[in-house]
Amino acid sequence: MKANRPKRDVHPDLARERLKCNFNIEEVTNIIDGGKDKTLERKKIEDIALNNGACLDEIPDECLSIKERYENAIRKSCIYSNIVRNEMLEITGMENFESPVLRRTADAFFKDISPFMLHLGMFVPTLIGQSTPEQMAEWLPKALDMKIIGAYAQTELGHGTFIRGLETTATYDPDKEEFVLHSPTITSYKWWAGGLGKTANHCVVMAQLYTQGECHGTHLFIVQIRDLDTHMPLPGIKVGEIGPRMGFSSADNGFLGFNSFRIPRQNMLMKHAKVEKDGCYVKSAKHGKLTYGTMVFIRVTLVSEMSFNLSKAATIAIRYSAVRRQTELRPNEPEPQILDYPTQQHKLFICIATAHAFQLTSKWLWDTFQAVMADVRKGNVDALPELHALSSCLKAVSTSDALSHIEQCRFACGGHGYMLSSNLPFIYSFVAATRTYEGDYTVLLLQTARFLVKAWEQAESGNNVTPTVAYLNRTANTKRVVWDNTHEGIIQSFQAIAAGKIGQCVRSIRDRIKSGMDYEDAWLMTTVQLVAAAEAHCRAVLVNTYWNEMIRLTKSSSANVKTVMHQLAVLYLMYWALEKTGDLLKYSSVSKQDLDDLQRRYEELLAALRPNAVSLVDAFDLRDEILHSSLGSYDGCVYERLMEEAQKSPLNAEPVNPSFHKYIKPLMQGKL
Ligand SMILES: CCCCCCCCCCC/C=C/C(=O)SCCNC(=O)CCNC(=O)[C@H](O)C(C)(C)COP(=O)(O)OP(=O)(O)OC[C@H]1O[C@@H](n2cnc3c(N)ncnc32)[C@H](O)[C@@H]1OP(=O)(O)O
Ligand SMILES: Cc1cc2nc3c(=O)[nH]c(=O)nc-3n(C[C@H](O)[C@H](O)[C@H](O)COP(=O)(O)OP(=O)(O)OC[C@H]3O[C@@H](n4cnc5c(N)ncnc54)[C@H](O)[C@@H]3O)c2cc1C
Repeated sequence: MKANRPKRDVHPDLARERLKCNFNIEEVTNIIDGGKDKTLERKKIEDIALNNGACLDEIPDECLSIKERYENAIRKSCIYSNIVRNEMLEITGMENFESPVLRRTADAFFKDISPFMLHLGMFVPTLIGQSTPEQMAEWLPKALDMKIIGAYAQTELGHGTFIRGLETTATYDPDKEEFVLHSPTITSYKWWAGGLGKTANHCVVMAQLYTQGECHGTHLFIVQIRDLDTHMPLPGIKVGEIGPRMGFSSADNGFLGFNSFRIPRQNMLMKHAKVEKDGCYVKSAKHGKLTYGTMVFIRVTLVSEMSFNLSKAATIAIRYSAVRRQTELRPNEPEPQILDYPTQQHKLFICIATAHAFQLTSKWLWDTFQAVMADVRKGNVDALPELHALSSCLKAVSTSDALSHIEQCRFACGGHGYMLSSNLPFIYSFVAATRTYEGDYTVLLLQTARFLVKAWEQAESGNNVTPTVAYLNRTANTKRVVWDNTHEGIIQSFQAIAAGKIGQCVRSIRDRIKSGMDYEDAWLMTTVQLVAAAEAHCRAVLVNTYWNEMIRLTKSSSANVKTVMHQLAVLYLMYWALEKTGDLLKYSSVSKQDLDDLQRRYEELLAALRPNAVSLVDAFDLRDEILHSSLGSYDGCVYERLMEEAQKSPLNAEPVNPSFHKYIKPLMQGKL
């Protein structure tokens, strides 16, 4: 199924915008990609994956039934995995293959998500992170070669957040050297795993391990659930799809139940703990939570995933805003481009800046993750709590911010933003899920808060704390920071807000304990403040990291690139300072006059960025096939595309719908 797109001239408004650009777009693209070589390689891979047009559908996905949509997604997934396996990996080799490139090219095939995404996104990383070398040798080549297709089945109907509360059991039988997997209740059914419903023939299952009559908590098992030839569920397995959802429509999220289903002993993923033939349980991990490793890995990757989704939404909304004209400013003058309205710039320029902030922070987070994992491999787990705290809050805040900014992009496109052909509703519903999955927003911020309270107590007693909370050593015992409107001053104010909020939480907990509550209740009563404190800490980390990385990465850039990258980072600092004026008034010496000045400077910055706006989104270098948007294509031919997409509606296939004769006409004639 291929469809050809007509080649059109670039809309004159967009062409004029591009002439205004005063910086080198390619240099900015290189910074976002992580270097010139990376850009070249990405483009090469995109050409290979996308140039044969295999990704274009004649009938838009949203016009298909659930079954047709799934079948089309599988068809495209198979074409796509062949391209990945036979062509893309040829260029990079497995070791250097970058998942962001995979994500970008995958989006050209799927407006929604591939049913194979969880195989590559979670099943394979779990094999890599949780297997012994022998297990890896057995399973990984098959998984990479798509000889087996897997899912990650952890969440159950009754429990998603509270992993220790999972009910599926894996009971070791030493006589047969097998585990017996069982779902004792309806709430113990696995629920949600992507690709599990219809696609996967294997999955990783998290279950309570019982051996020698004792429960050792949750562990991971690799389980074959379908016959490799007939694809029928194996006896003892009940598996299916969970039904229509807000998004993830082609991901066949599934349910799974076990009726005393047996798997070999070797199918327990034994990197961190094992069960010997005789049933003896041996723990090798130095940290109890290493089996949660896949979740930490995905949380880390989600920050760059959010940057990517936000850059798509911003590209669509800014290109559209340059073409869309609305409302006379003065009588008899041409209607301005809506991008000329400062209110529109306020909605949209923060999206560009945030995409940069998340991208630069995600690279730093990825390096941190790699360094901590290298230490863990050497047996040093000291940095794991900080990594968990950091990845938890950055996952929570990046998904939540991306979601609200993407919704702003949709608002910025008025009525046309509500059209599925704009792609904004797809991007929104995809990102909406990220705020929940891989750890809900509130739950993850409370994990970070646990770490922060401990760090605050350490700093209070004069001990040095770990790098990401080092600001506590400076600010834990300070009342209010002196306001200073430079970038350093604003970053320090964010740190002072975080320290102030964490300190207030500690005091609330202590006061509550003094008044007779036990620690658990005192903590519970303080959780609203704890979530806010963890968010504040995350914002302090984000502004600091974004700024430092921007300075580092633009050291050898041309002057105008330095300027525009600097402007974006300052915009990000100012936007959040103005969003948090209440906190600034509480934790810094900022005055009303200072805030008025900040507001004025922010508005001037919007105006300064305005001429470069279209080129800044061009620098994201998102091909039209990846954007899938009637509003956001490079040529800006918005109205032609909207009309073209409308023609594809199945309702336009015939001039009169049969329901007219069946219902409307009898109604009109009083015969119904
Ligand atoms: C190819 C590229 C693809 C990119 C695109 C990706 C697309 C991906 C699509 C993904 C689809 C979705 C998949 C899923 O959602 S899978 C299921 C995910 N589920 C969750 O995330 C559940 C969330 N819950 C938890 O993580 C835990 O239950 C929770 C951390 C909340 C609590 O765990 P637990 O009860 O066991 O622990 P405690 O609260 O008692 O804490 C005890 C101490 O342990 C520390 N801790 C907890 N977790 C970790 C960790 N991971 N690492 C290190 N330390 C950890 C915790 O902080 C406590 O420490 P202290 O006692 O010192 O305070
Ligand atoms: C699209 C999608 C794909 C998914 N894919 C997978 C997959 O492939 N594999 C898999 O195993 N799982 C998957 N999941 C499941 C996902 O990981 C869980 O839904 C998620 O972890 C949240 O858990 P929950 O649904 O139990 O929410 P709950 O924990 O029931 O949350 C409900 C509400 O209670 C609040 N809450 C819960 N606990 C606390 C607490 N301790 N303190 C304060 N508030 C609390 C939450 O903040 C939330 O507001 C997927 C989910 C979605 C939506």
